Amino acid sequence: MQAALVGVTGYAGMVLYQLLKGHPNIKKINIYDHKLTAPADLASVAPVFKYENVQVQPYEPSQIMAANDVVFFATSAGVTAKASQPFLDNHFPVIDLSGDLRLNTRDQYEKWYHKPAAPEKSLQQAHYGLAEFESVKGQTYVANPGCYATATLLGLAPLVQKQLIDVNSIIVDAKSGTSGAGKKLSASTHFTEANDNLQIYKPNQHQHIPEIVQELQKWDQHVSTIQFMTTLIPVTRGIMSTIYARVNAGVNQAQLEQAYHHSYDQQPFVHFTDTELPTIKQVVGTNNCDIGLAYNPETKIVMIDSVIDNMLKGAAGQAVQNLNQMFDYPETAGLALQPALI
Ligand SMILES: NC(=O)C1=CN([C@@H]2O[C@H](COP(=O)(O)OP(=O)(O)OC[C@H]3O[C@@H](n4cnc5c(N)ncnc54)[C@H](OP(=O)(O)O)[C@@H]3O)[C@@H](O)[C@H]2O)C=CC1
Ligand SMILES: CC(=O)N[C@@H](CCC(=O)OP(=O)(O)O)C(=O)O
Repeated sequence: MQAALVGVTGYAGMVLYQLLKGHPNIKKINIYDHKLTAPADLASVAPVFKYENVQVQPYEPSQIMAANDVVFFATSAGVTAKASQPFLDNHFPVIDLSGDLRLNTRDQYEKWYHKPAAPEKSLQQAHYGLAEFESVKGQTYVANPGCYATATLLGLAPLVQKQLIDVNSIIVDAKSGTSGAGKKLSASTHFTEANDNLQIYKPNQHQHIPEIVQELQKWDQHVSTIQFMTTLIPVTRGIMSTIYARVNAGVNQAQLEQAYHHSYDQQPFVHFTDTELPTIKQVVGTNNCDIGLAYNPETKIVMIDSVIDNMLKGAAGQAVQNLNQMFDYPETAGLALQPALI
């Protein structure tokens, strides 16, 4: 197949381009850039790829659809809200890494993203692609989940689906490396602020809150909201979502562990590590989500530690996993990755 990529100049787009180059079912990657008016060398738009002899084309939806079998958008919030319609109208396969079509209603998007939403019709045509629980086989528009949402939902799924916790007691303390903020410099991601520091940001205002709640409600309609905090930590890649919830009466540690084994033992990318609590470093460089737990029988609180690489399982890796589901390729195609270890 031929795959189109929009957003190669961004962090997620760069990582995605590297994954697509190693994908056994992709014969050619065609790159499109919104700033070009004529073809240009990739090195001129993304100097990190200076050794690649590849041309980038100006962004033009009709040409993308004529020359490709699928398009990936690794673009800033607000881009596909405007750009998705011609692809949807033509039932052309799209994998969208942004949050623009993840939420079901325009109101929710505008409230949390502070931008104009995609048309209602487009939101209804998009399919949320949390790969382990929402197969996108046969879908044409995939809204790839957010990074924090992925780590948090995978951490919570067995507990919520099997009704092991009080769903209105959920508290999430999530931490991310600076690459999650994208390539644009800001006061908080500036080296002097980010290094040797921890910064809580977007308290009770993070745009992944409605995304997580929307998905949890599919599993248990009693979920009303969650308490969710995000902290910027001085690492480049990685997310740790630390989740706390009160277990339901009569639930014990063995039942909690069994629920995770049941959900994930057959999954190639999600590993339940029991009471061994995973670290960010063990997943960075892979499409894995490692999950461990610690249950306190005194307080009846379970703590879940869910870690991912925000650029891979949280973005480009899950996008490739969704491509594999969409086109019926092996789930792990192009994703045989190893952690850096040190
Ligand atoms: N970084 C992460 O860990 C994760 C990111 N995401 C989401 O993925 C998307 C990309 O993220 P990230 O790579 O970090 O962001 P970056 O800011 O690093 O990159 C954004 C990309 O979008 C392009 N772009 C901006 N405006 C337009 C436009 N009008 N038309 C077409 N392309 C445009 C930029 O091109 P140029 O610079 O040339 O203008 C750049 O290639 C975002 O929506 C983000 O929220 C999702 C999960 C995790
Ligand atoms: C560290 C950091 O700033 N991370 C970003 C990650 C979210 C993101 O990528 O946004 P969407 O997936 O919703 O588009 C943030 O917290 O906003």
